[in-house]
Amino acid sequence: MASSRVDLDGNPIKPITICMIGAGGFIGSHLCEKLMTETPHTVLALDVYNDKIKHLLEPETNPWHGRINFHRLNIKHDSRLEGLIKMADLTINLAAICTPADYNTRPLDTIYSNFIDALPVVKYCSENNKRLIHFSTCEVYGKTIGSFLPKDSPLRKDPAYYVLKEDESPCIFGSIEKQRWSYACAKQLIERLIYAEGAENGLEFTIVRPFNWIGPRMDFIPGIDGPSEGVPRVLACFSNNLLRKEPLKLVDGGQSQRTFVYIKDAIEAVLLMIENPARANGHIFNVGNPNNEVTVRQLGEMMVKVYSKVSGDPPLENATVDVSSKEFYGEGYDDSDKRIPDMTIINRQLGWNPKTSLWDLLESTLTYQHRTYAEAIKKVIAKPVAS
Ligand SMILES: NC(=O)c1ccc[n+]([C@@H]2O[C@H](COP(=O)([O-])OP(=O)(O)OC[C@H]3O[C@@H](n4cnc5c(N)ncnc54)[C@H](O)[C@@H]3O)[C@@H](O)[C@H]2O)c1
Ligand SMILES: O=c1ccn([C@@H]2O[C@H](COP(=O)(O)OP(=O)(O)O[C@H]3OC[C@@H](O)[C@H](O)[C@H]3O)[C@@H](O)[C@H]2O)c(=O)[nH]1
Repeated sequence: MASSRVDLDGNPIKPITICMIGAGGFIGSHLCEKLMTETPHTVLALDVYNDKIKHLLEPETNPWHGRINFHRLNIKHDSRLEGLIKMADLTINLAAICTPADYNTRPLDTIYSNFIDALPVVKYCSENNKRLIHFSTCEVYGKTIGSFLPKDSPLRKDPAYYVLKEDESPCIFGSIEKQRWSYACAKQLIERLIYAEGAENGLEFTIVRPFNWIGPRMDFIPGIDGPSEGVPRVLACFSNNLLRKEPLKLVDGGQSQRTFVYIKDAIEAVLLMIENPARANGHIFNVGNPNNEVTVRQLGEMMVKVYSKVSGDPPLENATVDVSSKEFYGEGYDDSDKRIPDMTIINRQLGWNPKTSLWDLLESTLTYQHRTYAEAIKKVIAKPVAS
């Protein structure tokens, strides 16, 4: 089975070793799962945490035992990094601070994590002639051109003013005081550096720009498997509200628009990049689902309905509440208005298309959230508060 797999050009796929940095995170855990269950490849899994991939590391009776090895290390300061990159055929860098609540409150950590800490990875790949797949973000596009048009301009309806294209769209960020953009700016600079390493030194690279990938194991539920005061990304924020039967908080009215793609669809795209280097090298790929666009308010309303279906509880009355971004995220927050990925390049190079509708992906994800967290939340809520 695994040994007879072929690439998009009909050539047999040879087993390779992948150095995956940030393998213990949301995307990393799904990618490791896919690689273990459907391919013959070996993974050197690097991260400071491994909770989300524990089920792959143990027990020793797993059929893939020996093909995934966890190395607990912080890439900021660990001399083992270069050796591990040298041992592998391909490096995938997922490590990052990537929750918006951090961008304006911990801008230095955000910039160091997304730019400075990624530098040695690029350097070691370039010096040792190793292929690199680097995870960037759709946030490098920033705001759409259309957002600067008058509210009633008919041009706002013209895709030329909002669809985001890898090789054409500009990167539009807010002023420096809007520290929200520290993340996007650091990601943009590391993209430019990788691109330049390719142009000047022949680095074989692929850059991935994920557009709001969501699914099980994303971030944490505050007070259960993450800090009580922590603010994860919107899927986990809204899941937390639903589990606790609290209203969902809509930042600045929930008018921003996003396209959400199911993690399992997106991982298919990454596997195609891994196994088709000739088609993926030198490219930047948008990976998202342009058909799943909603405002954040619509997302919240849909999650209320889906959660009621999967939990069997009636939907909350007064299910949402508006909060200002200053109250929710603090000074320096700003937002991307709209994010629709152009799919031309990934379609042409890899023939990839997302499949799962927003309703279906929310149904499977909220079923997971309910099964994983509902009991734990009940216990926390039942505990008397110490006086
Ligand atoms: N999930 C999305 O929709 C999305 C969207 C755009 C971009 N991305 C990018 O994809 C990548 C992965 O995102 P994710 O959603 O899986 O996030 P995540 O936070 O779940 O995963 C990141 C992992 O990197 C690890 N890490 C961070 N710094 C490290 C260090 N110094 N040394 C070792 N490990 C370190 C973390 O412990 C974590 O497990 C990030 O680069 C992110 O910017 C994700
Ligand atoms: O409780 C909440 C949380 C979030 N939101 C809003 O929901 C929208 C989405 O917020 P998320 O936290 O998921 O993050 P964003 O889509 O803004 O950015 C993400 O984009 C791609 C990646 O690079 C990162 O994972 C992250 O920067 C924002 O408009 C935010 O203001 C709420 O209205 N309520």
